[in-house]
Amino acid sequence: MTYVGIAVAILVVVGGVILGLLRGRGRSSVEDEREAPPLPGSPGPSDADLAPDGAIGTIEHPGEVVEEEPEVVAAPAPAPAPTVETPEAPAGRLRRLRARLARSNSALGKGLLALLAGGSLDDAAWEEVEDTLLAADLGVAATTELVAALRTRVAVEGATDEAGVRRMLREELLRLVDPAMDRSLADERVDGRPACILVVGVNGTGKTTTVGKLARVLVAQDKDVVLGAADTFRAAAADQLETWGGRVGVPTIRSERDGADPAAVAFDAVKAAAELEADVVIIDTAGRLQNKVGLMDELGKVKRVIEKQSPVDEVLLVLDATTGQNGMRQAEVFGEVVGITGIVLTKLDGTAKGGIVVAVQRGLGVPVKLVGLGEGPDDLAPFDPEAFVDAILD
Ligand SMILES: Nc1nc2c(ncn2[C@@H]2O[C@H](COP(=O)(O)OP(=O)(O)OP(=O)(O)O)[C@@H](O)[C@H]2O)c(=O)[nH]1
Repeated sequence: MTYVGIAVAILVVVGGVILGLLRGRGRSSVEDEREAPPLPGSPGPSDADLAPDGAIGTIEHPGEVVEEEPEVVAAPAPAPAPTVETPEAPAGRLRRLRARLARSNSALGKGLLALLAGGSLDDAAWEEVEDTLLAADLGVAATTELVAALRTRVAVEGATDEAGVRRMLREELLRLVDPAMDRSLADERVDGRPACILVVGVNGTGKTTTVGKLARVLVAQDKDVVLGAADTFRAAAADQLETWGGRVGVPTIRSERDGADPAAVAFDAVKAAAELEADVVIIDTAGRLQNKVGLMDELGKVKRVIEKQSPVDEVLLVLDATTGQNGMRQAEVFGEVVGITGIVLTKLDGTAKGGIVVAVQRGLGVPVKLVGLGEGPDDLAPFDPEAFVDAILD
């Protein structure tokens, strides 16, 4: 009995020890798996190990039937890439916009054609031709010249049919608009540095808009452009310019402070353009009244400060065509201060004063290089004398 008792006790003790050992082994292996840090370079959990929410997946036990489809969680949508617009190629823009010119200048074009093709032209008829040209802001000198040329031709060639009159008028108008003027823009790197374009004009003529549209014209020609927001007078001008630039992926150099020194901003823009190896930098300036001497002095300073590091290759004067001949005095004052090399005539879509192209070129001896024909982003066109004359005779 005693032996049997001892044997049972030994069996119980040995069995307990074995069971304890087995349990201990199992626990430590699970803990090892959970706690062991991954070795450097060792593969992390594969995608298959990841539950849809990214947590480590649960272990399936063999034999268990999993019926539920794992929940599919949509991958987060990628952040939208900033869209950079592709502007319309500048060549041919004037042809696209000719209807706008034709509409606003029908008195000049159709009116003249009707008068001239109307048969015998007496003095009263010629006076009417003259009035039509003056109303279209052609200016007194150009009007007198054109009427004299037409009178001579009608006398020599005789009254012709409408096609003949149109041809005669086209030739004479084209002569006045002067196709021989150099209308190219300084938009190519010069001597290993970016070309520099300064844009000036009184407020409201459309300077900032023109700088934005011009950036698009140049981007469409594969140029690298930098904009300088030196209009620090009008708080929103720099934002406006930055928006224009951003649409076509062009950087804008600006000051965060209203009323900052415009010359300093212009200087920084030219410097940044050089560092970025841009093709061209375009500087917008504040609209200013030509009779405010201090403000004109400041514009002169902007130009001088730029010239400390780069010549200014082009000074574009923006003129509002709807102000007609009144813009001429402004133009002269700007010319004296900064020396204009080209004119941008804006808002030609909203005026019957298309003759201002001729008046302004003659008055200043500087070519019209670009014309604004609407508020759309690509409604700025390189000026093409033939397309212009054809449009107003449409
Ligand atoms: N219809 C028409 N509107 C134009 C044209 N060009 C500019 N504008 C409009 O003219 C207004 C004035 O343009 P801005 O570019 O702000 O004028 P700004 O000369 O920079 O004015 P400041 O910054 O105050 O000096 C805007 O409403 C433009 O959309 C054009 O060719 N046709």
